[in-house]
Amino acid sequence: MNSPWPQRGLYAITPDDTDTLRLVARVETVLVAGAQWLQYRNKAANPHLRREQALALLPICRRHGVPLIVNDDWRLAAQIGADGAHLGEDDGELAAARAAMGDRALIGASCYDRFDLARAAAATGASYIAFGAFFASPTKPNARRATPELLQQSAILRLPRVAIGGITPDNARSLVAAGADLLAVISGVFDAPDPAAAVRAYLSCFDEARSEEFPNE
Ligand SMILES: Cc1ncc(COP(=O)(O)OP(=O)(O)O)c(N)n1
Ligand SMILES: Cc1ncsc1CCOP(=O)(O)O
Ligand SMILES: [Mg+2]
Repeated sequence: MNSPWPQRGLYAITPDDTDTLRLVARVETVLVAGAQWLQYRNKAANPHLRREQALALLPICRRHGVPLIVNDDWRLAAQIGADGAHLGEDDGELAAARAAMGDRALIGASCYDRFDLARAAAATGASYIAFGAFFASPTKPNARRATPELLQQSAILRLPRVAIGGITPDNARSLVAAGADLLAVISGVFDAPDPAAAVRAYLSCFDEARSEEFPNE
């Protein structure tokens, strides 16, 4: 199905900030700067705060035309009318999420370092497949590690490929060159001294990759 959302760019993921007003302000900065997708992820929040924060982020995402994807909890995503959910191996069945959220929902699947998981997710109706961590992640230091070849290999699945884990503006180009459509980033954006400048730096990696592909444009 054709998606109304951009299929390439920066997929910003929120940090564990328990101050809702501050989180909203930080996200606003990042969306104004041009991030294309937002995932609400907060491992430090209880269910009540998660609902409050996801609800607070929804109107900002709407205003910027950015999809809001809720991490881990497709039921919360469905309850608040978010645009999608991101599911890892411990986050329930993708098929159940798809059945409950409908065809238009953006439902992403963590595939870590495994092509077989990506193939299964594609067959079950995932909207995108996510691989990583590609580099040492300050947010999730023990995350499994993947290699860029997996991005190349999974082109055959014809779904947007998301790369995550320790991605900086300096190391992102290798992932875009290997086929990453979206760069999923937490600390490189939200812990940067100037988050708006960091967003622009990530986006420039796509421009450069495109001008290498099409040098005369
Ligand atoms: C875009 C994206 N990719 C991978 C993940 C990781 O999901 P998961 O393995 O469930 O780990 P947690 O994020 O829940 O710690 C993600 N959230 N987003
Ligand atoms: C959720 C997740 N899954 C693999 S690495 C990671 C964290 C990504 O955060 P950062 O961009 O700070 O490395
Ligand atoms: Mg998860």
